[in-house]
Amino acid sequence: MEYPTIGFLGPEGTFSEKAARLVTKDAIRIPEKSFEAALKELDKGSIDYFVLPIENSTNGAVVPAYDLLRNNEDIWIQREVLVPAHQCVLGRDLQHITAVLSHPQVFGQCASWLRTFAPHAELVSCSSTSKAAHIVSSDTAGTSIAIAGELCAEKYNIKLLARNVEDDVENKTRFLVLSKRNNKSKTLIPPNGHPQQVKVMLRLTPNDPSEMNSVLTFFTQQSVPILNITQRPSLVKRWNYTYFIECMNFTESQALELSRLCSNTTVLGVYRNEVPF
Ligand SMILES: O=C(O)C(=O)C[C@]1(C(=O)O)C=C[C@@H](O)C=C1
Repeated sequence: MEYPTIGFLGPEGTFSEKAARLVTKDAIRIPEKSFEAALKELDKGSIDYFVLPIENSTNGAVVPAYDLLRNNEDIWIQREVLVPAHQCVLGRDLQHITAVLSHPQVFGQCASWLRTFAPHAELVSCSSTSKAAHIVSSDTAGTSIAIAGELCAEKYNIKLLARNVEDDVENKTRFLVLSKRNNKSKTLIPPNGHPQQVKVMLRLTPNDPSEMNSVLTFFTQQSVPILNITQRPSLVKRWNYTYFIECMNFTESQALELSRLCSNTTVLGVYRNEVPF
């Protein structure tokens, strides 16, 4: 039996790797830095799926991930994966911190610890938590620390100075497992997922603000639960937006009706809900 191959971005030891290995232990590392480069691998067919961090429970939306969903017509969301993001402090010591390195998403997850233990340190954004650990592991001055997952201590031979520095002990990052649009046949979840558990991600780019009023009225009239709405500039024209709506129990016929209210409506995926209400 041919097993689907799943790719994750960046160096070893990231939370993206953790997410991919929750789906299959044989996940493939894509050494690239950009989501677009990873999608090229999906397009070439060297991977069947790619895990994309979309939202953190403390720090909110991963904006570059939504920009990827905005600009691509050939992707399908197969499922979502929730990964506990327990953040650790790695480095030489906590006495002389001048710089804190991590993925930008992490600073918002550890705001309280940073205010207390590194209030004057420079926050340095890296392409991943593992990259941050790799850089700090060669800091001979010992004045920088990295915030990353525990695995990075061993992977990059760096001292673990503190565990669970995230503000919320239940801190989690939600990942989407993307495939090419025509790859729906390899759906990772049973298509007959129980209706209460099935989530739908919609992408809408209204031509006129009044279209969004009609869309929201439609959701109310149809009693469709909206879980979240994220907006990004549409790049079609200034001050025009693309909206991403995640909702539950949304049917094909409702999607058809919605596209009559807003012509730029696309279903980006139908997947089992993994977020506890
Ligand atoms: O840098 C990593 O470890 C990643 O997997 C990326 C990422 C992110 O993009 O949000 C994923 C989970 C964590 O919230 C921190 C960073």
